[in-house]
Amino acid sequence: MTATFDTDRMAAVIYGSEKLASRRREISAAVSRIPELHDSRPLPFMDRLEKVTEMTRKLAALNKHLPDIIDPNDYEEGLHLYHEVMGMEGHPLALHEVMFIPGLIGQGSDEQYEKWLGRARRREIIGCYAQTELGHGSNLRSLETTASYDPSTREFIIHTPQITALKWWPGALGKSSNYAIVVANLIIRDRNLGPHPFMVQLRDEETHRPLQGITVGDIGPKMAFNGGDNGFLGFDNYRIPLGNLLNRHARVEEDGIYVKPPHAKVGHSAMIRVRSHMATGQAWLLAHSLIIAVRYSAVRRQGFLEDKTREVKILDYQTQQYRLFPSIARAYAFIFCGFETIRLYDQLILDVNKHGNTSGMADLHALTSGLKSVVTYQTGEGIEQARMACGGHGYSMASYISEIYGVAIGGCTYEGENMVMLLQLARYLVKSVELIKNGKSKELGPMVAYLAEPDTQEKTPLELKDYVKLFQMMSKRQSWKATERYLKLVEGGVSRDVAWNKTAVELTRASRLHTRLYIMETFIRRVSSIEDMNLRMVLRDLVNVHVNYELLDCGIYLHDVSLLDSIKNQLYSSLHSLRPNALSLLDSFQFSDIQLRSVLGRRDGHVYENLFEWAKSSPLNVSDVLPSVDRYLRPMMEKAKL
Ligand SMILES: CCCCC/C=C/C(=O)SCCNC(=O)CCNC(=O)[C@H](O)C(C)(C)COP(=O)(O)OP(=O)(O)OC[C@H]1O[C@@H](n2cnc3c(N)ncnc32)[C@H](O)[C@@H]1OP(=O)(O)O
Ligand SMILES: Cc1cc2nc3c(=O)[nH]c(=O)nc-3n(C[C@H](O)[C@H](O)[C@H](O)COP(=O)(O)OP(=O)(O)OC[C@H]3O[C@@H](n4cnc5c(N)ncnc54)[C@H](O)[C@@H]3O)c2cc1C
Repeated sequence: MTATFDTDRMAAVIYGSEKLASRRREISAAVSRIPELHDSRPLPFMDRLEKVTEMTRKLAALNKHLPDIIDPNDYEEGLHLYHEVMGMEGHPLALHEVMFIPGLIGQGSDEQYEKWLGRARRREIIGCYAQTELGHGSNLRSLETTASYDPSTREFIIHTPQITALKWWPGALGKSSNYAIVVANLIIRDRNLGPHPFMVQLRDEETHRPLQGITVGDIGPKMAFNGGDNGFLGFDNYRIPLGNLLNRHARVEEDGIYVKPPHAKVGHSAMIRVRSHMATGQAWLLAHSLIIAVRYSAVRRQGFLEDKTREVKILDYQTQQYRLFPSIARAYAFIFCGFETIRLYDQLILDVNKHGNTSGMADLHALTSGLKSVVTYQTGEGIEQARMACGGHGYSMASYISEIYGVAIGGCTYEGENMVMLLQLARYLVKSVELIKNGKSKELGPMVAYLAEPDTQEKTPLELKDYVKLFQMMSKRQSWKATERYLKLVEGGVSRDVAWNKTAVELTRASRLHTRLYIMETFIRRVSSIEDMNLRMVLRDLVNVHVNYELLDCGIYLHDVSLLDSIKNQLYSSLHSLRPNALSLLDSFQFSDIQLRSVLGRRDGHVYENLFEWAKSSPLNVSDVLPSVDRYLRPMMEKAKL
């Protein structure tokens, strides 16, 4: 089937500019010409140590070739080159670019930039972000690692008081990093001033051996990211200079006087940054799995429709389309709302760092808390559907979908466990409803202004704005319902914390609806702004799939469920309209075969030949009879014959 639009032009929409989209193609082409940058053999056949070694080898090779391939100062080009060469299974610099450098930029002073930023950017040092502990992740207030100030030496003493205080999980900590931003409770004269970020050297710069007072290592295999070395870290009264408290916002004077930051949570900026980027990152993972499933579905034939002489492409089944197309819509929606969120984050950092203005922090914290939770959950759902859509071959590592799934669902946990983060957004929603109840609607931010709108009659949606209105109404009702339930318990004498817990499920529902509304609105806004008519028309089909699917999926929040019949019909017809463009919408992401790492999803469509070649290359097929057969199986069978 031929698409109605040009995939290069769509790539420019997906990646934000024609220049970047075409640079991506050039970078992929350059990588394809340099064998040193390719996986030396398929990653699924490697054990953990081989994977870590392979990732480190490629990283060093990449560092060598990088200046010939990209502009080293261009973040987006660098990101693409990394994705292409390093893939998604982790590597020694995984946290260096994502949290270490941004953490230093967000929290360090100009003097500290001078000391570490250049070295980090040149990769003379490798860093990670060490916050989570064995006993505590979500609740930062309970972290146990201490950084006690000693004015006599002008040093902090970093200490791990017990096993639960070991740092646990930080990416690239176990074996790769020689520096870390360590989050520890700042203690001055026995007063705990809460978690603060410290620059800590972990290993000798020459020998790479852990420094005295540091215990560090790898935490073992995980569901995914096994090319990376998530680690543990303990401190035994380990001393660092006063100048190692990252002090752009909070400071300690030599005599131990503490200077507070302009906002209590300004030290959390590295987390807000990652959460802001998660929508685009997850969209990209979702699109990976979908292109594999849709390419395969356009090749695979199974069963019959009208023509009984030839089996049908499975992509023509309505159930297959229902399984895959709403996720294509979500991948695009996440990209567009991700761009908008990243812009908000960049603006916030500018406001905070240049003007000391922290007024946007609470809004962005609430927004990104909800967004990371909804997007990671829905991405996981979409990838799992993509796997099942490939039947048995989806279950094989040859599809690579299980790896993509493992990587994506890590996002449900890291950067704040999803339920915990939904409850953070709920605090904001409850406060907003309370403002309205107290006659202070004028104080509401623009994103929650709809919570003050009166209920209207539910009508079958005809235009996009009708869908938004209906969704706003459902979201508003749920926020009010949860708030009133909570307030009723409080008014009845239940403590606020217990009342909150007794309302928590309803609160998380409110947060999900609010976030889904934000995603829907940003999706519609972006598509409406596209000038190329061919692109706008196909994206409009995608929006139609999205709004109908979302409404149907949240139908329990409607009062008049009879509306759902017409919405179902609109969804089925929009799935049908999308069919001719489905594959090209995913081809527009322009993932190369190298980047995709999927035997099942290769561009050539030679699914069966490729699968057979892959199976033959399994290390188990090197010999016809395995040593384990000689050692165990044959003796067992022989014994049975006696
Ligand atoms: C390639 C793969 C890379 C993977 C990299 C992964 C890295 C990591 O995972 S790093 C570790 C990430 N860890 C977390 O995300 C921990 C999650 N927990 C938290 O972020 C916090 O503990 C919290 C947000 C759940 C609560 O924060 P806390 O400091 O304990 O605050 P309170 O509960 O006391 O709330 C007081 C008040 O502050 C507001 N608030 C909290 N955080 C922020 C923020 N970042 N910005 C603005 N405001 C914030 C919170 O909402 C409360 O507001 P009110 O309701 O107005 O009181
Ligand atoms: C792949 C990966 C990479 C990571 N990388 C890093 C890194 O680089 N640096 C780093 O510092 N950390 C990292 N982490 C750790 C990560 O940030 C934490 O795992 C995460 O913050 C969740 O904390 P937890 O594991 O303690 O879960 P817990 O908080 O123990 O959660 C367990 C359960 O308890 C529930 N729960 C907890 N608190 C509440 C509450 N208040 N209300 C309701 N329910 C609650 C949760 O919803 C969840 O169901 C990484 C984790 C993973 C999986």
